[in-house]
Amino acid sequence: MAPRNKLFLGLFIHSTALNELEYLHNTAVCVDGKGTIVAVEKDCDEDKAKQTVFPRLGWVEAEVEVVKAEEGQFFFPGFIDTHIHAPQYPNAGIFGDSTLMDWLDTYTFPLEASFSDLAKAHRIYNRVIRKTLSHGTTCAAYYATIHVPATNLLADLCHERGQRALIGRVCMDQTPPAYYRDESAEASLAATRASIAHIRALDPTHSLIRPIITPRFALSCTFPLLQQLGTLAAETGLPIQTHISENKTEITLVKQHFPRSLTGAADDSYAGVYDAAGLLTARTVLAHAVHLTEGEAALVARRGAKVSHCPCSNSALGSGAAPVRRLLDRGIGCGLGTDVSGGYSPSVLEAARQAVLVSRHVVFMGEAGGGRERAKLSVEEALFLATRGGAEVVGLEGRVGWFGVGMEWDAQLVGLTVVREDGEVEEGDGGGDVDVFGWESWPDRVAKWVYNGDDRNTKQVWVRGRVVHTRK
Ligand SMILES: O=c1[nH]c(=O)c2nc[nH]c2[nH]1
Ligand SMILES: [Zn+2]
Repeated sequence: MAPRNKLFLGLFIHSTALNELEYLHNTAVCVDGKGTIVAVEKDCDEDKAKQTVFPRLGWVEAEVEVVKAEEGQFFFPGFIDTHIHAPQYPNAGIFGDSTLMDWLDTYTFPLEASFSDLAKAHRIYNRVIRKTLSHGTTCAAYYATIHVPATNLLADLCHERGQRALIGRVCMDQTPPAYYRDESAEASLAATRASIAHIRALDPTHSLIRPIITPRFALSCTFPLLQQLGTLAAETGLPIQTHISENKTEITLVKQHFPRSLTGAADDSYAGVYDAAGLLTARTVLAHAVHLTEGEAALVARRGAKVSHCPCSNSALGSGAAPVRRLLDRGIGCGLGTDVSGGYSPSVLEAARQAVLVSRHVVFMGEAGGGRERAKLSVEEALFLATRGGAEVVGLEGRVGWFGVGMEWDAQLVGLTVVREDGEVEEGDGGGDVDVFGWESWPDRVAKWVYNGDDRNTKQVWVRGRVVHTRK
């Protein structure tokens, strides 16, 4: 059956600027069969849409599916997870008191190495996609493992289930550890090319899935491999994802492993290593950036590289608190990452909540004035990072992240619990911790959602107009 045109009615909330949410009440959004928004009509109910908008679009009423946001519900752009390790999902919540380097050795590398088993990969990847969709993640920048078959399978499953994704085969050609790495820089490059070829064949126009070049982090790659991946990125125009300045020990080791005499960089900074290898580009997603120096932040800004802020992971692994305001003030595009399983939760809403809370721990005497208070992120800003900011980070700013004509319908229907006069709630409410009594403003309700919401509030999810999750 051909995909149908859809009419969405009710309240739409989206970001119009970093610190600004727009509330479009009584609005109609028309989405064509390809999943593109073709009309946004304010002050419009179903009758008016049928009488005035459908004729303009050449739509036949009987062929249009109507979806309404009921009382306590609103449409919100789908979340964009700019940094998540799909194979690490079984370890979500398991990290003990480890920090980055021993966490990798103890928990992460053994699990990732086991993805040579394709049946295991199928089971876990299927679950990750289902789980993230159920939390409203319509787009994810995934790290897979070093294995080409399992990486390709992740791409296949995202495509089949309809989740927008960037899929990266993880490149790592030097210890640690000996049992889980590419045999050589050449082997790493060849395997990466094979995975890119598979994804290109799967989705030639990148309508949903695209490859992303993924040097794990500086320490897991030889400098020749970093350089070859930089060259590959320049040749192909593909995006790049990697980690940077997450943990102080890691930074010290990077300085030791990549002296200026090796890289030819102007200094021995972490960002300088990537820059010397041609990996710091406007299409680069840098996860963490917790401890960047001022000079590094300026370099990242000059190159137009973006940052994935992963507050859950930074707290769990004790990495530190990223100074997001400082990055934003420099004009660096930022989004949110769950960083499962350094991060304990697959929910971008949880990442938004933690971004707000962690910002309150950031001691930052702002260069632009205002002192420490400026470090605080608002609920509105965290939601911008979770949607529009994330879209910019993964290079999809012209396609998703907010509701406008020409944008694609990647969206979630959020439902809050409406408490009746008698203190009860309607049968079939679906539960959840966000109780609304009726006197709250809509900004209050959104704040309640950010602080207390979870997947019980995610009623339905669409990617490119296709339903990809319905809460039972
Ligand atoms: O949060 C992280 N997760 C990882 O898997 C990883 N590998 C290197 N550095 C890393 N940081
Ligand atoms: Zn990570």
